[in-house]
Amino acid sequence: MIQVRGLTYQIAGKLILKDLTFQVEKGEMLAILGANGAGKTSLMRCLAGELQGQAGGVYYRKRIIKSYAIAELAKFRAYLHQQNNSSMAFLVEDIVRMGRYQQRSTNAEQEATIIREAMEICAVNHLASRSIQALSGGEQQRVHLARVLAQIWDQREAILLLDEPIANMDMQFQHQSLAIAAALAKAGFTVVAVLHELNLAAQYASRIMLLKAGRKWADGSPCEVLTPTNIYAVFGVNTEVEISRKTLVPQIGAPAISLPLASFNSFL
Ligand SMILES: Nc1ncnc2c1ncn2[C@@H]1O[C@H](COP(=O)(O)OP(=O)(O)OP(=O)(O)O)[C@@H](O)[C@H]1O
Repeated sequence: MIQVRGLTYQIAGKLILKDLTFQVEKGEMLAILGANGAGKTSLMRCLAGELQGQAGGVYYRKRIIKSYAIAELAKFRAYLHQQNNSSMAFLVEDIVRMGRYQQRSTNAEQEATIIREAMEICAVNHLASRSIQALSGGEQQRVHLARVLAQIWDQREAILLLDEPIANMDMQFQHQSLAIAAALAKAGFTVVAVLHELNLAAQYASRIMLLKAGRKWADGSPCEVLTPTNIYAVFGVNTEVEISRKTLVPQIGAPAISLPLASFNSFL
């Protein structure tokens, strides 16, 4: 569904993504993990067609992404940005409806059902007539997730790109949102999500890619990728990893962190 071939992206003379090649198949949920500044958002923006690399490219259904018109792309590719602007006092329902802007049908009843279902699944239906600005950070994030789900809710083989979709959410909604993403992948969507929570990625993603300084460091199943060696190489922390006997999913223990004590001289 998505093919990335030799993608290289640089900005302001700095190489951000280096010769990335991979593909994501329909039905997969790929989690992209890496340290701050590794290039995850830049990669997502390339995957979404917002940024073009200087070499290589991104292909959807074997067609280079830049050959798609925006309206055509919006029909089957939804992208939740890392940060969503809530500087205007729109109502929650209007924000979710904005997801339908490019492809709303003339069937008003069907459109209303899509908006309602997207709000229900993200548990924001009770907030429908509230201003987005009057919501908590996690609630706002659920509203924006509902907006991108509404965009492709009537598609069967859409691409869903989620950049840190659960960063502000509480534990229940983190799990619920990733369970929705995993269920959509199982139903035929192609899902790519940038995450920082290794254990949640292990639990919900079918595949994990580690990025290190713009390069692909590891790519495979959660068990193959989330090893202490890879985690140390990418995040610089020592962890213990156990494979759960119940779920066969790797569980990453809390890392042992040593503080740079010399910097705390005035406190010690
Ligand atoms: N417009 C820009 N001009 C210069 N450098 C940029 C620009 N955009 C991004 N970068 C740099 O590119 C690198 C990768 O940024 P990116 O946002 O892709 O990282 P990330 O892996 O998503 O990080 P995080 O986990 O902190 O969100 C960073 O070092 C960042 O400072």
